[in-house]
Amino acid sequence: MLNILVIGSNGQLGAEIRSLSHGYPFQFLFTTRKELDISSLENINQYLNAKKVDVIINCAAYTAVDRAETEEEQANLVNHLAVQSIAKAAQSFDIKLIHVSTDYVFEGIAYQPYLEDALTNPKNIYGKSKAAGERAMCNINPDNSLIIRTSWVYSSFGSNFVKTMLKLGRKNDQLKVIDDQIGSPTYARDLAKAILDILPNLNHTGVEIYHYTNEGVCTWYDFAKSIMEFGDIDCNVLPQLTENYPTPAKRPHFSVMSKYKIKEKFNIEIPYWRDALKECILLLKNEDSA
Ligand SMILES: NC(=O)C1=CN([C@@H]2O[C@H](COP(=O)(O)OP(=O)(O)OC[C@H]3O[C@@H](n4cnc5c(N)ncnc54)[C@H](OP(=O)(O)O)[C@@H]3O)[C@@H](O)[C@H]2O)C=CC1
Ligand SMILES: Cc1cn([C@H]2C[C@H](O)[C@@H](COP(=O)(O)OP(=O)(O)O[C@H]3O[C@@H](C)C(=O)[C@@H](O)[C@H]3O)O2)c(=O)[nH]c1=O
Repeated sequence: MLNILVIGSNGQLGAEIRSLSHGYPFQFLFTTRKELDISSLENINQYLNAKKVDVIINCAAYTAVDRAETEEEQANLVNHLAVQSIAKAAQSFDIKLIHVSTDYVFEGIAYQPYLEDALTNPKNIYGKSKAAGERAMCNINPDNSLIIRTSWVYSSFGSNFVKTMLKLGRKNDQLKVIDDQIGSPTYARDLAKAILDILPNLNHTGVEIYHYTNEGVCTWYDFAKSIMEFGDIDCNVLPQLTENYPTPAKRPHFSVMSKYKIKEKFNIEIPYWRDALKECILLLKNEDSA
């Protein structure tokens, strides 16, 4: 039976993997920052010396996009240097590594979905730190390893845009939301399932990059409108230009990513973003009324 170590298991993706784990014939080890702080190679090596691990799924990251603009060192430590350490450890212990990255590695000036080998050129510190993590992992190149880029992730666990909009929508009559940044939302549960479904089938040398988001595209404004619709919230969402909604970090205007590679290689079907969103909000409503 495969022994799978899920690092960062208190985050959105990590928590979804944990909640799906019972349906899979694998042995799981889940660590939070308390059990395994990835900011030191020594911690990682010590942990891997003590446990038998076949696959690492790295769900840990520094994800505070605006805060990263003033905490560059911290973002770089977790999203770049720690990934380098995990990749080195994966190579020396002969472990498959599944690492997760982001659409924010792209500049966002494309006019068609980004392919996996498209040039990266991040606009903000978070994106730069994630791109540096990707490069470090590719340089070390542990066998049977994946980088899965995803985008606009939400879940019933943790904090995210969906929960923020539900909260703000219940408190305000109207909200201004950016309508000139285009991307694809991703329900962390769908991504978690895809990762668990494909991991027994990894059989290649070095690192491969794949993209996974829910199907379809939208703006943050469209996303917010759908959140109000499925949340039964009477809040007027007003479209807003990026230039009229200043934030510390710049974000790409277009970060839609092509998913044909992962669909064809692993023969998976990906849910449409509105169907996935409806499912997550239904779960949140049931939790509220429980
Ligand atoms: N959220 C999003 O919209 C998107 C996320 N991604 C990527 O997907 C992956 C999963 O993201 P998501 O689940 O949303 O992230 P979350 O922010 O929900 O969770 C990240 C987890 O990483 C943990 N962590 C941070 N630093 C360390 C450390 N030094 N050692 C151990 N654990 C640490 C955090 O622990 P603690 O709670 O203690 O801080 C937290 O539990 C990440 O790689 C992210 O970059 C990609 C695209 C979109
Ligand atoms: C709260 C709010 C945000 N916005 C805008 C700001 C921003 O452009 C967009 C999303 O804002 P957020 O700060 O919630 O999301 P952000 O932190 O940019 O989300 C990103 O997180 C990282 C981790 C990723 O990897 C990305 O894929 C992406 O999901 O919505 C509004 O227009 N109105 C609002 O009321």
